Amino acid sequence: MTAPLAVSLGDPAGIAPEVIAESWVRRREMALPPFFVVGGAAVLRAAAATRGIDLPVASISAASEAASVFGSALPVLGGEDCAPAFGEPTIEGAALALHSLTKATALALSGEAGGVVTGPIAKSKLAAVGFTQPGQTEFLADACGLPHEAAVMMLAGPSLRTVPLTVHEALAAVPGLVTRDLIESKARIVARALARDFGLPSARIAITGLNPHAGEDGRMGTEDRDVIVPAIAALQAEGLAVTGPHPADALFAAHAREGYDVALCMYHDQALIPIKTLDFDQGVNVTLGLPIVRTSPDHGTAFAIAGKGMASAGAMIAAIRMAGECAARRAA
Ligand SMILES: NC(=O)c1ccc[n+]([C@@H]2O[C@H](COP(=O)([O-])OP(=O)(O)OC[C@H]3O[C@@H](n4cnc5c(N)ncnc54)[C@H](O)[C@@H]3O)[C@@H](O)[C@H]2O)c1
Ligand SMILES: N[C@H](C(=O)O)[C@H](O)COP(=O)(O)O
Repeated sequence: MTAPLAVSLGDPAGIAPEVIAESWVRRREMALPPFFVVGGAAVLRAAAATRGIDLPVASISAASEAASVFGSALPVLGGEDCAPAFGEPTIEGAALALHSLTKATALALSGEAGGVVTGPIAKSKLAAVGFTQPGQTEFLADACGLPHEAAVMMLAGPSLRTVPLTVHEALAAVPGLVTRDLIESKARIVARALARDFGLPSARIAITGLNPHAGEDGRMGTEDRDVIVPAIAALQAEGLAVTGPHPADALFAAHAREGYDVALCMYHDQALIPIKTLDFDQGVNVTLGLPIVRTSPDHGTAFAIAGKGMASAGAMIAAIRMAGECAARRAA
């Protein structure tokens, strides 16, 4: 039996607390593994109330206490909290979010938690309280003592899996960042992680081109021919099931998706638009290549709908379930 999952609260002014609360309410129906939240008991209760849920919360002082109370109450570790203010992010709330993320990650690293499921944060708001990374993926890389490139973002849903090669980068910077080294190292991490965490020992990786029509033999850009093609040849020579470069526009059609297990895309929106279009309510952001399991719902803080009973808990439920499955595979 794996240790309970640590869930970080996310920005308390966003939708994370309400979708966490609803995930706990639906724990049996959705067969979710035991989890606990770090901090924010009052916020969670208030968020649940906005959805008509009278949430029982059990205060715990160690992760090991979570499983025994999980059946009857949502376990919350630690007394850190803030005044509920849905839709109105505050410095106090950002500090709570950062504490929750930091502690949940530490518990996963120590093995007291089976993995970490992160609630969404607004990076710009957390920057004001000392969050220096571009995103939570890079925060986790730092916490694990790894270079940022070693923590690989994958978005996974029922319809497809995608990995952005470059992530939170300005579009103008992307062509210069698409290198053979980066493609080869990320593809290797993806192949290893899909085997270890997803039970896919020979994952088929489709690599996109950067330019329209994957460059059309150099007539519409040269990166596809000069950088991506040699990287693919090198990976194939190592025995990886890699194909491409595929023109990205047609790669996400239903018939094309049958031909691969994961698409390695050149930039953020090339990877995230298809999955958020097809699987928004069940999309999971999972970090590959870490010594710990980390997942997150694919959506953000959605401040505009927080506390209005409109947010779907589907992606949070999928993130908790996927973290449990990955942790169980690692423990087997
Ligand atoms: N994992 C994360 O921490 C994460 C992920 C994405 C975005 N963000 C952050 O969130 C903030 C807002 O980003 P954004 O507006 O681009 O994305 P968003 O996902 O917060 O919102 C996009 C749209 O989807 C809707 N939406 C989001 N989640 C929903 C849900 N569960 N149910 C129903 N509707 C939902 C929103 O109302 C909005 O219309 C930004 O600061 C961004 O950095 C964080
Ligand atoms: N790029 C992600 C998305 O749009 O869903 C997101 O910003 C989350 O990234 P982190 O998990 O690194 O915070």
